[in-house]
Amino acid sequence: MTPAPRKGGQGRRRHPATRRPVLDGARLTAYDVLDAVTSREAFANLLLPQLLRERQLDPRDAGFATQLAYGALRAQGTLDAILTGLVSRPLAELDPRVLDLLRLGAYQLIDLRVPSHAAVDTTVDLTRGIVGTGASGLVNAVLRKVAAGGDRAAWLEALGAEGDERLALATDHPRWIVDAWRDALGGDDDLESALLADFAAPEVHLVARRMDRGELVAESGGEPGPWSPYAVRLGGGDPGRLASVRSGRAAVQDEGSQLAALLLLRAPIEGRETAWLDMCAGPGGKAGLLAATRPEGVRLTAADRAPHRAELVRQTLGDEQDTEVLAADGTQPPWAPGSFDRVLLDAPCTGLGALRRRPEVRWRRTADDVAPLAELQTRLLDSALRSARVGGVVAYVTCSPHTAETTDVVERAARRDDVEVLPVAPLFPEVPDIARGDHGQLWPHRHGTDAMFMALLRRTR
Ligand SMILES: C[S@@+](CC[C@H](N)C(=O)[O-])C[C@H]1O[C@@H](n2cnc3c(N)ncnc32)[C@H](O)[C@@H]1O
Repeated sequence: MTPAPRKGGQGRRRHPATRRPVLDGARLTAYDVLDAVTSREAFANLLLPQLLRERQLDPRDAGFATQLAYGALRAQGTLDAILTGLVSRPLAELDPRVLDLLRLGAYQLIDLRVPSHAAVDTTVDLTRGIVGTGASGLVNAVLRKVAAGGDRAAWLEALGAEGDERLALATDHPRWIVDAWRDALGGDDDLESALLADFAAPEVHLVARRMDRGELVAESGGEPGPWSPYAVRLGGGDPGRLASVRSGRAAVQDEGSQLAALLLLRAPIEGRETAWLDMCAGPGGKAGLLAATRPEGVRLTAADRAPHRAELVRQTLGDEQDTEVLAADGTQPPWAPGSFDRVLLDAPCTGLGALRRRPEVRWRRTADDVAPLAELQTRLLDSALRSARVGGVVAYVTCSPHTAETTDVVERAARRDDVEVLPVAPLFPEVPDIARGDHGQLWPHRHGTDAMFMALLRRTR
């Protein structure tokens, strides 16, 4: 005879406090991304795809996990402004895991309008499973207050922020970036559009490096990019599945980065050319395009200070003939002055031009990061100009529109008596609104690319 099941469930009953709840896959994955960003400075755009692959979430859950992780990271400033008024201690004194859980729950309430019982209960379950029962009471109480305050618009009203403060909270940027964007745009005209463009998930752009672009369009199902003759824009899907990407004939590369490499290619120059330099080349995106498009007989030297980045360039360049990869500091180069006809300086920078794909960077970077980078950029540009021969050109590029990293650096270099600045816009007649004075500036809201800055300088003597 089979024993009757015990009343109240099977087997030994466990105390509810020690029971590990079944955690929601999408929300747990989003939490794990927030936690890795907070505790070990992980990059969400690198970690999330890896977690989605490992955990094999179905497409709906993967989409929700992405929306949650990216959204909560991006909205951190607004979420923290709300939470600050609801928690009795300074947020910095909370267990960082609890703070991330509060952000995750609050984001669902104010931006996604997830029904409050679902947002609160699932976050409380997560808290119990991750931190313990003790913390779940606090999370429950605070999130109920967030829910009672309404959506983001209602919360912005309640916070009473005005002017730039409100713009910053409404568009999920720290104040100093709002100021920097206004400065770079030269006014308020499309400041809000520029800031809002950092909300959009960027399209994936491919570069047809060693193949015909039409072939890549056919293989990927994408559309030809509007500006770079090598670009294909993908509506969706995983580019890693494409045979041409796996073989290195094509690669993922923002169309703005392609234009930066094209600037070097298109720069007018006199005399025979034999040698080009990519001075800060890692991981090799632009070097890969330069190697594939340079005229025959031109040797490409690609350098990066970090040996592991130089190794990535080696992998990118693969079996390209007449290339050389060096682990070298561009400020103290091993090559002789005047060695190169064309020099690309894609300088290390704050990366503020790629906020769409790196949602956490706006909160990780601070205004204090800019000055040391500008100082390094100035030294690198000086060295790049010394590396170019008389009549040769230097393309100075940053993935940041910040004035201190862009026009200010070029202005300092242009004070040298052996340098002239060349206008960029005439080299890109097909790209509207690219001119920033003599220089070039791409913007997500205008061009659908990262906010790349480009300047061109010539050694005159
Ligand atoms: C913006 S990234 C370059 C991206 C690259 N051009 C591409 O398209 O893939 C800047 C690079 O500069 C390198 N770097 C930083 N300081 C440097 C220095 N003093 N000399 C040479 N490279 C440096 C960094 O390691 C980093 O790989």
